[in-house]
Amino acid sequence: MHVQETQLDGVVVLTPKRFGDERGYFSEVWNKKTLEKLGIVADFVQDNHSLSVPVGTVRGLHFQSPPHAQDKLVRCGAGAVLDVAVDIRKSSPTYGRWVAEELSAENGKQLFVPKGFLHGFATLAPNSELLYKCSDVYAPDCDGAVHFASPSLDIDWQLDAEQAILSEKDAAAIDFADFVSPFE
Ligand SMILES: Cc1cn([C@H]2C[C@H](O)[C@@H](COP(=O)(O)OP(=O)(O)O[C@H]3O[C@@H](C)C(=O)[C@@H](O)[C@H]3O)O2)c(=O)[nH]c1=O
Repeated sequence: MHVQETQLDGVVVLTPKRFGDERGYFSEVWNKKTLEKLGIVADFVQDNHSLSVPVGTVRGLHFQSPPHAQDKLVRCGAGAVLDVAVDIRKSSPTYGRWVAEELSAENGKQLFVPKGFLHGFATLAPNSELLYKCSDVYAPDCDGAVHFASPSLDIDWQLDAEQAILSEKDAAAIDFADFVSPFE
């Protein structure tokens, strides 16, 4: 397992080892004990899988509020995405800052996004599939979204924001400047 810290405390890029042979490869994509040895303790209870057909699809920026906040372990099973985490811990010295990492089926990278962060991604290839583990179940009453192109976040999504393909919910999401974080 290759481990790369990011500029945001708690957000980590993980690259599990792949054992290649003439058939292809084998890889442990999640092993609770391996992560715990790295100090990543998360009690995953739900696995999600989304397919985004067009390039330039953006999903996010999303979070669930306490008591249903979620740690997420995100990877790309097909295609490629730019995966983004934004720090929304009010007491954090990096509040409002973001990190982005390209996750692809080819590079096998994963992003661990803890509670207290917004999460979203933009697809860089057609038919991109995102697979992620969550540490709490879906709780629609706690579900929230911030607009991905909020000017104060100034995230480089590597796309023309006006052409992004969004859900109605994400298109109507509030600007980060008007967002009150539920995370201390
Ligand atoms: C997130 C979620 C959605 N749904 C339903 C609600 C809705 O009818 C449909 C589509 O939901 P959404 O449009 O919110 O899906 P999507 O925009 O893909 O939402 C996801 O985005 C990424 C960035 C995340 O980080 C996830 O946690 C999640 O918020 O699926 C569930 O049943 N369970 C879930 O866990």
